[in-house]
Amino acid sequence: MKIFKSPQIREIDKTTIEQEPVLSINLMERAAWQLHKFIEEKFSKDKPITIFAGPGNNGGDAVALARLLTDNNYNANLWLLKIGKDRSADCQANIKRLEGYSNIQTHELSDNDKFPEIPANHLIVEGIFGSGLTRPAEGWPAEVIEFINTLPNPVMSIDIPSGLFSEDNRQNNGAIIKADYTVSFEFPKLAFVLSENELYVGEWQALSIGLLPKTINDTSTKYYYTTENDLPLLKNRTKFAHKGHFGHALLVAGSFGKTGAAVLAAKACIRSGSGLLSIHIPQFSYSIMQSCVPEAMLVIDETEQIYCQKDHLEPFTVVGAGPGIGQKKSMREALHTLITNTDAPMVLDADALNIISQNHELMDLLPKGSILTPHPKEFDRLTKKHEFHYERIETAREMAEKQKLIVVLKGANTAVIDVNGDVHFNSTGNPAMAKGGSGDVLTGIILGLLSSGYDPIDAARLGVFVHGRAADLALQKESEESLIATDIINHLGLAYKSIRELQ
Ligand SMILES: NC(=O)C1=CN([C@@H]2O[C@H](COP(=O)(O)OP(=O)(O)OC[C@H]3O[C@@H](n4cnc5c(N)ncnc54)[C@H](O)[C@@H]3O)[C@@H](O)[C@H]2O)[C@@H](O)CC1
Ligand SMILES: Nc1ncnc2c1ncn2[C@@H]1O[C@H](COP(=O)(O)OP(=O)(O)O)[C@@H](O)[C@H]1O
Ligand SMILES: [K+]
Repeated sequence: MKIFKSPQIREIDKTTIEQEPVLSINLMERAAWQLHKFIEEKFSKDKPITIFAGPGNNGGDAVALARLLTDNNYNANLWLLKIGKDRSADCQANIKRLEGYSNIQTHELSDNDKFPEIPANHLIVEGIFGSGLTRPAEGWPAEVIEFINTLPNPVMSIDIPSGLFSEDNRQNNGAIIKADYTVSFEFPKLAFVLSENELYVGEWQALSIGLLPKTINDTSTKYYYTTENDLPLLKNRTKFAHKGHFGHALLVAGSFGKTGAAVLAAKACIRSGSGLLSIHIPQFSYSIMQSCVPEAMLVIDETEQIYCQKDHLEPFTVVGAGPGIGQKKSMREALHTLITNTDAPMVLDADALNIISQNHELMDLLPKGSILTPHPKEFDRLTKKHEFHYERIETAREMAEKQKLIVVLKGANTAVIDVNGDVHFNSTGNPAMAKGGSGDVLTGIILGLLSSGYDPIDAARLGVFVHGRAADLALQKESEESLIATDIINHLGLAYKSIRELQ
């Protein structure tokens, strides 16, 4: 699914209006209809609803919604906010359509008025500002926003929380609605998938209002939201397939005290399609690895506790390195040699990334198409400190394009950034994954997919999706507290199956 910037959405609206053709007020009616359906699915008819409508088309959606709700026997209270001189034509037309609706309680609210008392059992729906926000919300509109934010009521925002810009909020010091639900149209906004906006956006959905598919296709973007409909196809094995068809992965992972990272990454790798897996381990962990991952072969280092011996890379088709390797000096040198001698795309995580951040020349030596999987702190170590995820994504895009690397910026809505700068935000996963070990599992999954023949970008996008899907499936049995990285591995089979069933 594409994520567009506001001016692009306005263009797509305009083209739909001209070419479908559909009157703009009817497009607004479709939007209001979707909002109404969302409310109907979530709240029963005895839920009273207080609606705030601003001056633009966001307000128009709100007014139209009040009418549809009333038609469907909801009890709607509508507050028309007096902001600026005029209301948009479609907003005015919808206010006019309320004539004769004696059962909608409609009130005007302006600067000098006292704020209304809103009983705690009401749902508040706010359509104060939408994507037409031109500057941070200040003055009286900001007071209305702050007033709503002080109330205990659940709040649903139309299209976007009022006061929030659709993309870049770095300079936004105005008031912003803290919504519980945000119901947007056709596409999510970039702001929804950025961690700094979590407090405002709440649970969001993007519902279709029938914008023209051809126009959507023809409009290019750098941002995508990956749902199960947008995934690369899973490969099927042929009848006479043998293990040699699915690559031989080398995994460099683990050190004294961090063998678990190697076990997790290795298990995830062999559960993600790799034909053969060899794990390069320090001597002490020989029996641990042999018993925990009997399917894998072991390359045993001459050193007791860490990785520091050069690998003979001939047999390996892909190389993954980093989980739990530590950062000792001799280890750094071994990693340097590994990177210098590897031609195929690598998967690099955790300590491998920390070592690269201290030895920046390694960056230029990485094979093109390699996949880096930093969490935000690791990424900031590699680059610079970022206050906003918006900015971090931009830096990651520059890095991916310049170095021809794939950057997997982990977190909720992990961003997978392609060598051309395209950003694919992931839609699966949950906060129960915020625990040590989850990242090691992801490294293994991506390595396994890469080994079995997927292009690096497909391996990364699919890997991130399946990792989150497996955790979502595991959470059906576990709780946010109890879910552990091993549960993610144990649900990989079901996760792959659930994707294959839809393809
Ligand atoms: N495809 C879509 O996404 C559709 C969008 N529609 C709705 O249309 C909205 C966009 O409508 P508009 O372009 O009219 O914009 P808005 O409704 O967001 O508001 C624009 C109005 O607010 C004023 N304003 C902006 N920032 C302000 C500030 N900080 N302080 C005071 N006043 C401010 C502007 O001067 C203008 O009068 C969307 O958010 C959505 O709700 C739907 O009606 C139909 C289809
Ligand atoms: N709140 C969250 N929602 C969705 N996914 C999450 C969340 N927190 C963490 N994750 C996922 O869990 C993994 C954690 O990786 P990482 O931070 O490297 O942890 P570790 O190295 O301890 O395993 C990442 O894939 C990340 O996307
Ligand atoms: K809004």
